Amino acid sequence: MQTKSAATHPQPALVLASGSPRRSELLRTLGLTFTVVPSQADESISHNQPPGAIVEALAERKARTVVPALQDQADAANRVLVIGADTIVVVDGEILGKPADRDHAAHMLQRLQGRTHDVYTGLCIAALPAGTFQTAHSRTTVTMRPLTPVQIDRYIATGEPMDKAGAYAIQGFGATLVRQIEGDYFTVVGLPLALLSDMLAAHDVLVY
Ligand SMILES: Cc1cn([C@H]2C[C@H](O)[C@@H](COP(=O)(O)OP(=O)(O)OP(=O)(O)O)O2)c(=O)[nH]c1=O
Repeated sequence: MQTKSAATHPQPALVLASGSPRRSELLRTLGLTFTVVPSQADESISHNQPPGAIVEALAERKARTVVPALQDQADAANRVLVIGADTIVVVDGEILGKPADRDHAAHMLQRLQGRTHDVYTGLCIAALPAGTFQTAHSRTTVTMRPLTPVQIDRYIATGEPMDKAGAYAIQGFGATLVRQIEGDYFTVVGLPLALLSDMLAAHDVLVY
């Protein structure tokens, strides 16, 4: 399937600057053609910014790391849009990224169980050859069921938490941990599709 464009302009090539299989799968659900160039960006953060600003900065950093490899291929007739994304979990002002190990995952899930937290996903679209960077973010509020230490251990034993912000995956076994969500589900999985489609539309890429 081809990228759809509103006008007579040549269609921009889409590049997803992410190694996350979830993000690829979600972008595929929009029926768009794209290539994947995983970003090697440093994901360290300064905690003294609001969470929305943090995820936008990280999404932009991810997009920026793949831009140099693509810059030479882009010109007015061959536009390229690079998509970067980043997801964090925030509970009581504390930022939870991906757990370093199983103990860290257990600590995160202990913090999250029985209460409400926010999931923030930032998006960045880098447009080439223009060299512009547009960022935005989306927030979804998730309430987790109370969990016993045994339930947490059993969930961690599935292996699912290890590469997920906040040490759970709402799209997997982690669905059983969640009592309620308020906001966009896809923000939690790591790629807010409604926000992304708006950002792509601003570059003449229409999903349908
Ligand atoms: C809370 C939650 C997070 N996640 C995932 C989304 C992200 O992939 C991951 C957070 O890590 P990120 O650093 O946002 O992304 P990543 O390292 O997986 O991929 P890349 O940097 O290459 O784009 O957590 C889920 O899949 N389900 C969930 O329910």
